[in-house]
Amino acid sequence: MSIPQEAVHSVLNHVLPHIERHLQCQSPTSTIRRPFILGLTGLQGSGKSTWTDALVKELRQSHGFNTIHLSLDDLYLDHDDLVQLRADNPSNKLVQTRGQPGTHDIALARSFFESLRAGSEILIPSFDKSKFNGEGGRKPKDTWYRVPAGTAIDVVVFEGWCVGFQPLEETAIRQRWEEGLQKQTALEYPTETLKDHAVEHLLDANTQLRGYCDLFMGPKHLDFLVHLDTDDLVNVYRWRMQQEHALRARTKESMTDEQVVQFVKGYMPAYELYLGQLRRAFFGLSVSNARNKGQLRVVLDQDRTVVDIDLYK
Ligand SMILES: Nc1ncnc2c1ncn2[C@@H]1O[C@H](COP(=O)(O)OP(=O)(O)OP(=O)(O)O)[C@@H](O)[C@H]1O
Repeated sequence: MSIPQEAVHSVLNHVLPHIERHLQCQSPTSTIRRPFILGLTGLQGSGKSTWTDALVKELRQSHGFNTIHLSLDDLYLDHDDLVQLRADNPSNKLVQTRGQPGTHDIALARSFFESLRAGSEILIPSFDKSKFNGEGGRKPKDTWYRVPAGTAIDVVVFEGWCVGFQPLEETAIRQRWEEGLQKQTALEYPTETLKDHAVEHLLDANTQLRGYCDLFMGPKHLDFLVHLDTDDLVNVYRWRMQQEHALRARTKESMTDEQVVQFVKGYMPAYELYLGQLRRAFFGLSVSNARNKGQLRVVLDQDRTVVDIDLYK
């Protein structure tokens, strides 16, 4: 499945002036330039990888930008550490599988983003979700993509499901959780799930998210953010089911609808807590040079067709 070219162009038309301005401000004589960091966030199964491929191809081929990409998924803890994390926290449902803030390797993230700034050799980590019966594990380091030291990278597309989420104050999390206790959970496609978790576990994930934002994922680190969103959160369940049904038709190995609901439900608490702020604005006025940064909300329908593109000003 590919993204229609006109949708890719519509998005890039908003991003390109920012990239050009950014690159003009970098010293032409220096081989060490800070690349433009284009964040791409989106709901589970919204098409982040597919959009990343399309954007990278267009940036390279039509605009000549030396572009690399990293997925937050490639920063997961290695398998042994994921196993240890869940063994150390048996009652915390949020860390029983990879996914939530806290299940990524902060040291690995730091070394990747530092290598971008330093102009040293860049090693792009790679995680194989199929290893260990689907629990996932890191690919051997000697298979990672390497960018030689001194290479001038123009653009990095950094994609991940919780890129763009920003931590909340503890009181806000407690309040949302308490409100959640009063809410009914829809049986088929639940979108009110906070009460399924201990508030301490939600707070732990929030603390982890704060660390991510401080280090590599917050507004000061990104230059532009594209957000793949939908007006109906139930579409996240539908998208994943479509994907699994297509997989079943091809390979006979896929999740059942019930497994899809359990899988997607694991991401719901973060959507419930953090999507509101992301939809209001990612780059707040507290960020220096916020006016040079930009945010787009790309609204998808249940077939992932783009129905709207909103530019935040
Ligand atoms: N615009 C689109 N129209 C229809 N199908 C699409 C579109 N974009 C992606 N898909 C299909 O949706 C599925 C999920 O896409 P993709 O893997 O890119 O999403 P993702 O957001 O990266 O997923 P995940 O959250 O699981 O990492 C794939 O089967 C892909 O082919």
